[in-house]
Amino acid sequence: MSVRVVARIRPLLDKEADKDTIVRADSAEPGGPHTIVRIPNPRNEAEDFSFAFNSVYDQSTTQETLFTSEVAPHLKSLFQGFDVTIFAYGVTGTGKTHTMRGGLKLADRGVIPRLLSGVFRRGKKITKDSGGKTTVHVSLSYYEIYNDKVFDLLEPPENRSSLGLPLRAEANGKTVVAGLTERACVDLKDFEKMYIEANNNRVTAATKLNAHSSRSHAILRVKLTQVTGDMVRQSTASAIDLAGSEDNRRTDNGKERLVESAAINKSLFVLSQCIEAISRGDKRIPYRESKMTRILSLGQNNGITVMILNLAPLRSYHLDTLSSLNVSSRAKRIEVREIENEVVFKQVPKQGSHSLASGNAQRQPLRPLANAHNVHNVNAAAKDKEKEKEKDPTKPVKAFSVYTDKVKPVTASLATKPIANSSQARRSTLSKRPSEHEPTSRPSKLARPTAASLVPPSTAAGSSSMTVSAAQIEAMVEKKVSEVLAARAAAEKSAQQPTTQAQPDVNEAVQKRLEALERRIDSDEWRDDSKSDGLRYLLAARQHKERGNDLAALKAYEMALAYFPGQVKLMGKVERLRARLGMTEPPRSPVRSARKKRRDRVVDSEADYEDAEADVEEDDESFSPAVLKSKSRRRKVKPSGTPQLFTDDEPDERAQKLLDIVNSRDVARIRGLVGFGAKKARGLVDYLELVGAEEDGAGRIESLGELRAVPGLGGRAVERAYEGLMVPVV
Ligand SMILES: Nc1ncnc2c1ncn2[C@@H]1O[C@H](COP(=O)(O)OP(=O)(O)OP(=O)(O)O)[C@@H](O)[C@H]1O
Repeated sequence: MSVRVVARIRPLLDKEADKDTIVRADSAEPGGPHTIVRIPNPRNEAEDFSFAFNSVYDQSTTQETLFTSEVAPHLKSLFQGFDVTIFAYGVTGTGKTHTMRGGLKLADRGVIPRLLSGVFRRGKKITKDSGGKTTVHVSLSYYEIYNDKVFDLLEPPENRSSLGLPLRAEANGKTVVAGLTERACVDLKDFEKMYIEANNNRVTAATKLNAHSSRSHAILRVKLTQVTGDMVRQSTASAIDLAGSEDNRRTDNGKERLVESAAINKSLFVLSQCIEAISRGDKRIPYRESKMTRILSLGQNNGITVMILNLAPLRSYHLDTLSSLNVSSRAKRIEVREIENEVVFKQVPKQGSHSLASGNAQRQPLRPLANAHNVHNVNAAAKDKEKEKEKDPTKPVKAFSVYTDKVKPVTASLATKPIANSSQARRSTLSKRPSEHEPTSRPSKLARPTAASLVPPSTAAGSSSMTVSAAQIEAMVEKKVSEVLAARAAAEKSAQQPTTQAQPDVNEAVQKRLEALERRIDSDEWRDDSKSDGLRYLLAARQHKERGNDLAALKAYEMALAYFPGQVKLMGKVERLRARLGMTEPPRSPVRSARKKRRDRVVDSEADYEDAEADVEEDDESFSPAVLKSKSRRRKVKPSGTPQLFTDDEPDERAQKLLDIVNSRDVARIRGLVGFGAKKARGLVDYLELVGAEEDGAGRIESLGELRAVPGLGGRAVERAYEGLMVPVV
């Protein structure tokens, strides 16, 4: 089943004029339901572009209608064990928060409060219909991704660690937030109180385009646990209000807003790249390039996904609207596996096992079900279905399998019934974890090891360091990093309070690796990574251009411009593309804007503005060869013990040798330079290829100053490579 993509066009606001309306909902056939969005071609207003969606809601659509048509039908699936994800996507000010959260009046309530209302209502009915045998338990977690950091919205801002919460990849490949609060929620009133408080913790600010603009992506997870007897089923509804993309030529954003905006735009750009890569069938999907895409895992998570594309009907949004229509119409092609979560059985806690209150209960359980979002054991389910099929090929395969620790299959009729829960449910499954104190306990079948990896429990602990694979070490390290970061966050939170939680032992190799990783987390290497973002945008722009998608190419070039402001060639491309797209009257052309900024730099002494410019200058300097030629902008680097490297003078013999190696574009030779690993070498060659393609094959680096400016390198790297070359210095 594909992602369901629906579009919603918001009504005009008070100050907006009817004559500026350019976006319309339409039907594929006369009298049919609206499934098409029409918008004029910016190059030729007489011609319309049409984008087809699963459904299109026009300006008159009420909150009630949208919920009843797009969300309510999935409540049943949620209770059947499917995970449901609903997310709002669109440009700033198009109505995402209105759609997801809505207003306080009953009629204005958005998808989220209505969803919770539906969950409680249905839960009560199930309990009643089962004569109390089935209980339904709801718990919430709510967090935001602000400037690519994850913050718990159920905790007050003063408890936040500036580092944010770490993400952790589970063994099954799913991404979860480590150390997130999960609160039980008993009824709608309880929810509303929690939700209103949490929303006050969310970062919003007034921008020129929206008086209450969300500056973060907000993710609400509603975990449903149904328990009947010893059977437990969990499923999760995720409601996501993404921040909106912003065209900063229209926002007049100051420094803080600009930083936020860059983070928002980057994550949305990565999302669009993911959508494009999935719809093209690429093997590599760039999920990992932003936290939002890692968490959203579009196309990776099972269950049901609905994307609500919010649109403003206005001409002033023309290009942005086209861009988001392009992205979302591709999202329709994303296939999602519609697989429900498996039922597991509670186990009576054994003597000596850990209770929830103990330290171990805080850890991520080994079993996939216990606390992950959108977690399914697809392989286990598939294998079981295969086995059943082998036994009797005529027998239809069950929709899902049920396991007990006694390996007692449960009848399909019992298993398919929705099952209730209690807050103890999770505790019970948690207590099933095999632990050091419980050597005879048996892992759940869901997580049962393969025969090859089976080790007698008594020897397992002692020999673990010998049997773990590289992937397992990776997982252990990542887990440990998450734990350390979570512990650090907790320590910051409780200020002076010392951390009492003991860290579990790890072997020496893992510990060393961990320390190296921690150093890396704090080091400047991340800055280098972020610099290469600009390069990614350029690459993406080129790909779009080659495919003839000028609009997407323009967007990508504009994004790149944020990393390389003042790059004359880049600005020229943006101008030409805008002209080709018929955007004769841009609100403020990037070239003019950049020129104005440069002029302003001289005349405008306003501190904020200067600060913002200074930040921009940093990146500016680190890319543009054109800019590097301007001596006034050049960073003065005087390496100790080496001649003045970054001058316009003729390169000395050693510098020339270094440049020859670099210009050879031979990854193996470049890797031989001191301080150049495979990643840096490949990045450099990619850059040269790209610049070469942009400049009709030239793309040579002529000086160490230019080399230093390559994204991902920097002065220190060049110095080290230079110093490491075995050429006698005259
Ligand atoms: N369907 C609608 N009916 C009435 N008003 C709406 C509707 N959609 C949006 N609005 C109004 O439009 C304005 C902008 O909406 P909203 O804040 O939800 O946008 P947004 O897409 O979440 O923006 P941002 O990305 O900046 O947070 C608000 O004043 C909101 O009340």
